[in-house]
Amino acid sequence: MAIEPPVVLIRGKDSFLVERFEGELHTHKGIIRLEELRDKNYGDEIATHLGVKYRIMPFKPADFFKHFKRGATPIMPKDIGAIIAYTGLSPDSLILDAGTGSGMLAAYLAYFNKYGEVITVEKRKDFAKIARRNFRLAKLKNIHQIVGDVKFVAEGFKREFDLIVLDMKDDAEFIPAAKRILKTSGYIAVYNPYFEATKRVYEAMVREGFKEIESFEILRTDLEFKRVGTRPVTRVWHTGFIVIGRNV
Ligand SMILES: C[S@@+](CC[C@H](N)C(=O)[O-])C[C@H]1O[C@@H](n2cnc3c(N)ncnc32)[C@H](O)[C@@H]1O
Repeated sequence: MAIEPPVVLIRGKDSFLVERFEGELHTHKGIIRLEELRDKNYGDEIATHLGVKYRIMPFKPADFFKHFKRGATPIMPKDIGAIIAYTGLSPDSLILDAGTGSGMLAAYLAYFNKYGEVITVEKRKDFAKIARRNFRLAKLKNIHQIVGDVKFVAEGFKREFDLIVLDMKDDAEFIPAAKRILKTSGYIAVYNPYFEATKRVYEAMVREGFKEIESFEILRTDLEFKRVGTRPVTRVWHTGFIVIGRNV
């Protein structure tokens, strides 16, 4: 089967995103003429002018985090995984995501929500533009982007969302509005890097009558395997806290 862009070229831990099969890609192991990709298949190799080979792979969701352009700091896959698992996301959901940032969370949610839709709201035009580019790269068609402040945008929404995810400032203030537009049995998941803000979100959820509220952090430990032994190499453990509540 003929391949089409985007693809990733992988060698060991190195990987390069190729968005067009034209021009040259300069790697630290030599130059790749990208026109050559037109005659290749997935799984084939392509060589630099120094003879170093890279394997050609399709661009998959696991590549989003490495290759999406970044504006605002994106949420990490470990935290996205927890949000998906603990809210029991089903693939025909209507999801509200605020703020969009780089679009990382929105993209993963859209990918696992194949028959549903993600409405993502971002107040900064420049970040929304970066996210739009990322959604195009990932060929995700079930994301609807709105540029604006979610506090005002949400006034136009009805009670219809299966899931609301918040990764933005003033998240606690938005909890009452979120409750109003969340379906019965719908979930809210809030991501925040700070203890104080997370506590405010938790308390706001209690006040609004959310049930089964859980607040936690997911820690990832990367391992380094060496001849002398194996040890953790993660330098920064903390990313953010997640608070999840159910509209019962
Ligand atoms: C940390 S980033 C979100 C990252 C995003 N979850 C991702 O995975 O790429 C926070 C974003 O929220 C946006 N934001 C903050 N307050 C907002 C509001 N009231 N309405 C819409 N967007 C808002 C910021 O401009 C910023 O882009």
